[in-house]
Amino acid sequence: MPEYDVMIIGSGTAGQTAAYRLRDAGFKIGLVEHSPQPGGTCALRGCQAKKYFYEGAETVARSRHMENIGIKTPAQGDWGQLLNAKNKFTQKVPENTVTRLEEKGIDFIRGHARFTGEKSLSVEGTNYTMTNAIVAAGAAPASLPIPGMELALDSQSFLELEKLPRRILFVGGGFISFEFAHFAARLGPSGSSCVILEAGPRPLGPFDEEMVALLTEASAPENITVHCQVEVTGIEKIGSEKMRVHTADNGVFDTDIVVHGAGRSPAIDDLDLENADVTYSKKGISVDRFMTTSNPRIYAVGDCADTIQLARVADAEAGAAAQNIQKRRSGMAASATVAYSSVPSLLFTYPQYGMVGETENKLEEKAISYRKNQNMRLEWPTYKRVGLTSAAYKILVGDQGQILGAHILSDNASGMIQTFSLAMKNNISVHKLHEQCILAPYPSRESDLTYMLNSFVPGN
Ligand SMILES: Cc1cc2nc3c(=O)[nH]c(=O)nc-3n(C[C@H](O)[C@H](O)[C@H](O)COP(=O)(O)OP(=O)(O)OC[C@H]3O[C@@H](n4cnc5c(N)ncnc54)[C@H](O)[C@@H]3O)c2cc1C
Ligand SMILES: NC(=O)c1ccc[n+]([C@@H]2O[C@H](COP(=O)([O-])OP(=O)(O)OC[C@H]3O[C@@H](n4cnc5c(N)ncnc54)[C@H](O)[C@@H]3O)[C@@H](O)[C@H]2O)c1
Repeated sequence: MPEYDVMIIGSGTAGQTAAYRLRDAGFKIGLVEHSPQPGGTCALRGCQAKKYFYEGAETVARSRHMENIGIKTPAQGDWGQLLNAKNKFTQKVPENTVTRLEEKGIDFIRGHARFTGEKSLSVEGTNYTMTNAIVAAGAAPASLPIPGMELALDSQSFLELEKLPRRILFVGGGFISFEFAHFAARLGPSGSSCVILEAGPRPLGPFDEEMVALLTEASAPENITVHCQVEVTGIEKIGSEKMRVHTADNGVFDTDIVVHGAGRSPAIDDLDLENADVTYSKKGISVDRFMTTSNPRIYAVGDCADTIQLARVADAEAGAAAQNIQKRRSGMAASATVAYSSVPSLLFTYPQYGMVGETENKLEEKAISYRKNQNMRLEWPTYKRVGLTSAAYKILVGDQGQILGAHILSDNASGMIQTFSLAMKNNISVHKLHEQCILAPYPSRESDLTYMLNSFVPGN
């Protein structure tokens, strides 16, 4: 029976990160992948793939905003060209993934992995034993009990469309729907419209309510309409090219395509986790802060763990699990953890919305006292120059000057929010951050951070 120090399930970003780290530390690694296209969600059908469309959409949006303030003819997107560019990148991913793993001396095992015991698993009839295992099986679109849901495209199929139709309806008002609607508004045929149907009282639940309201408002002129507290009861095909969506309040929405944007569930149903004594819930495999499952030899990382579904979180978790396995081999206690509270989230809309830390509602719920500085309609030269009328920020600071949360609606919010994330992770107070931001390259989005912090610092 083949034997490994560590068996890893999944060749996505989490599985690969763990495999490389542990191989470098001298472990014998088997990495199992059941998809004929190894490489995982981020590269093939997630962050990296969608970024091609984001870059196009941002260029179009920016040039449209600048029409009459220096740009004569706004840019026009070409979905087909962006699709080709994306495909050129994604086509190489599966082969490159396997080649790189094998060049490192990692055994790449094709097939579906299932646990057969606490220290064993089987792949297509072959049994393997291992000292440790890392489950990095990812997530898949949540299955929704809506009649006709099989007619909806998932995010992967959306990113493979040859061309965009004029009308798109998204079920769910989260990351995917907002980002894709913003791409379609800039890259779709003229007169395009997007409808987002959200079950909850508001879209983008984990983000700040007021900031989301502003993003929703900024989306309206792009023909992106959001309806909340909607229960989708059925989807049907009308003729060969149209779809009709029914809602519980007798609403009817006609559209060209329906897209699933209603969440992704951990892909753990067919792993036979019970055989390995690994506990889990609908939210994913239960892990402690060292990424250990209920079986101390088995770790879970990335989208299949009940933590946060983001690519770099997956990598950080994989890195922590790899370090803790090394410690275990040396007879030392686990110590590597992930600093979840300073993980930034970014919506690739235009403008982008970046946040880190708490929202104002959460602070109130937790009865944590805070001071805030906010401006919900920035009219700084930065934004006048690019014709952006919907830029905003909200900074939340605790009694000791510690940053509790930051929310930025802007172009390049990604860069700005990372500054706040670093400050939070390294316990840099608002005063120190203010001092450092004064020295940021000027004038830039980053040097504007000083203005966001001024009111927290006496004498400003
Ligand atoms: C459209 C979209 C856009 C996104 N954009 C962003 C973004 O901008 N920024 C960001 O941070 N995150 C983004 N994400 C999330 C990000 O892609 C994921 O958090 C990340 O890819 C998770 O990586 P992972 O390694 O955990 O899982 P995956 O990459 O999904 O890898 C899991 C692998 O395990 C394999 N597998 C599963 N079960 C088995 C089994 N039993 N046997 C063998 N193999 C198995 C699967 O085939 C898959 O290859 C996006 C996601 C989507 C869908
Ligand atoms: N920029 C990024 O970092 C990025 C981009 C895309 C995806 N992602 C990751 O992928 C995950 C999945 O994205 P997502 O957009 O599918 O999920 P999401 O969790 O962001 O949003 C899903 C939304 O759908 C709603 N919903 C659930 N069931 C519904 C129903 N039956 N009808 C109507 N609404 C319903 C939920 O209330 C929620 O608001 C995200 O949580 C995120 O972690 C990240």
